[in-house]
Amino acid sequence: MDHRSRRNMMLPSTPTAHRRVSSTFSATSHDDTPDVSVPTNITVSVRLKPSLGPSLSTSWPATPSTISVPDVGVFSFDNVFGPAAHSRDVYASVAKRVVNSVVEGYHGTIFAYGMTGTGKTYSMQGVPSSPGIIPLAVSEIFAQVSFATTTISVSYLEIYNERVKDLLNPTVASDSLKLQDTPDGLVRVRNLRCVRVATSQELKDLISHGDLSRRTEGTEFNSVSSRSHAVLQIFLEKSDPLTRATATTVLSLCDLAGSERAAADAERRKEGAYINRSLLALGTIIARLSASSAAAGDSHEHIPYRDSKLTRLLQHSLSGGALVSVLCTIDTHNTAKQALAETVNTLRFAARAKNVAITPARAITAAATTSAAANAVIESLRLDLERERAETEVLKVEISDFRKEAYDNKIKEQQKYDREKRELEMQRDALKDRVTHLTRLILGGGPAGISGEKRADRAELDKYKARVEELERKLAQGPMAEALSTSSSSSSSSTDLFLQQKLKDAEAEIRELKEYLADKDRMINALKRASSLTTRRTGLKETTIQDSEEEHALRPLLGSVMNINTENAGGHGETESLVNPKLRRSAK
Ligand SMILES: Nc1ncnc2c1ncn2[C@@H]1O[C@H](COP(=O)(O)OP(=O)(O)OP(=O)(O)O)[C@@H](O)[C@H]1O
Repeated sequence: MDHRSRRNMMLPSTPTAHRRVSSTFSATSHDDTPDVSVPTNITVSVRLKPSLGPSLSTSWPATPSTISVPDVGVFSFDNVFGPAAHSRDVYASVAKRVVNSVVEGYHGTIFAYGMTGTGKTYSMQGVPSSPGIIPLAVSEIFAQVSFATTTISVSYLEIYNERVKDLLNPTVASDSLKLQDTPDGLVRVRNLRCVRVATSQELKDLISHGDLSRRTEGTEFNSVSSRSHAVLQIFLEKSDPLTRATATTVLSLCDLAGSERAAADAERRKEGAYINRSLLALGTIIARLSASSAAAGDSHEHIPYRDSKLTRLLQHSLSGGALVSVLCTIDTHNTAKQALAETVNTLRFAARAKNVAITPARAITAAATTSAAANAVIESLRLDLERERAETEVLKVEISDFRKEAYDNKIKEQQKYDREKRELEMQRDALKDRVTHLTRLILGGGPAGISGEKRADRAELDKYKARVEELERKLAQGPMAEALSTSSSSSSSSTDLFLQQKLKDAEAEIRELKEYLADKDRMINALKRASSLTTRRTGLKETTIQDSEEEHALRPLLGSVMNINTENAGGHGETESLVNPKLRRSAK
């Protein structure tokens, strides 16, 4: 059973002939997402207070959308809740759509209007066993918003005797709390404390804390009558993850002070005067807006929002900036003449409010622009991606060309190196042949008449030595050195492995040549020493060799070598042992 059928069962069902008061009433959609393209009436609901004790009943017949007042007429509303209606059902019909719209990006305002003691605070706040619109809205908001993109903050004020009091910061001077327009078209209170909250419980605790500062007094109809208008505002600041733009929507929940005609107490009379003044201003504005809507909208008509702080604060909502839902509470059990008149006044106010047509604009256009912005960002990212893909292709080709060029260069270097190596090997072989030849000459010629040849041989040996050194230098600085550096930087490629192998071969070759040169040095030194020994042993006159010291050393060389070889018939004399084994092999 839905809440409407349940309400129906609880309402008196005495059908009578009625005069429809709200003739321009149009059914309001209960979809959660409002259609902003067409004007929508303010949602108006009436809640009948149950009898809390033995009392007379006015027996005003009611249906889920009408209430009939004898001799007055039938009032038609979006919802009429019978005395047994549950607060959750009231919330579902009165508040849920507005709350959802605030989450969706609209401003929303819900206010309770009615005579004192008729159940405004009960409907807005409820009791622990039956929470009212405010706690249910808080839970709904926290269940729906995405905390990745939304922050929630709250302010809570009351307007008492036309002065604003900050219920979350009660000590702040009322004079400093001024109403002012904001660039986004809202009216906000300067210096009002606005507290950021992270959980629904945190927000509910703040409200409870603020309620302690609310002005209540005992009145004829309510022992704890709220003598002020209480306005709780919940701000949802949404940030767009793509554009990082922020926009704020606000849900205003107003528990208005109770209207009453007269009070015996002077203080109550003064309060009542202020309350009535602001409610009168609200009623006047509603009447003007209603008439304006009936006349298809006269935007030039002056609407006196500034006549009271309440209407000034609600200006943005009442002028079409928010989805508005009004809950009017009545007590049909209060049969006092004055109370009945007040109840009819409440119904008339509600009927006028029902006629007000508004076209709330989405406060957060970001939701709409977000998709456009998102599309633009996506398109730009797509183009970037395409550009980068094209650049990557170019780079791939360049890298491939570079690799090919590097490979070609390596091959060329390798070929050059191979050529030089071959040349070097040929020179080395020639040098070996030449050294072998010289050695043979030195070992096989007689002492006389060969000094000139030996000098030439020695000079030739020196020349070869210089040439080999030069080749060594070239090998160390040339292609091999380059090959060394390139191979170490990319040792993984097969080309590099090949070059490394070649490099190793070249290094081995150089080592061999160095050893060979060292042998040459050792051999020459040995020959020098042998020559000096022979000179001492044969007693040859030094005058026969008068040229250079070199000549002096070479002249006895042959004799000494011959002597040594003669003495060591096995051919293992000092000179022989100092000759490079390779050389020895080639000499054989
Ligand atoms: N629907 C209801 N069901 C049960 N009790 C109710 C209902 N409506 C009101 N009451 C009770 O009636 C009393 C007065 O209600 P409430 O304080 O909400 O009136 P009010 O309209 O806010 O009055 P005021 O304008 O003087 O502050 C409270 O004790 C409240 O619990």
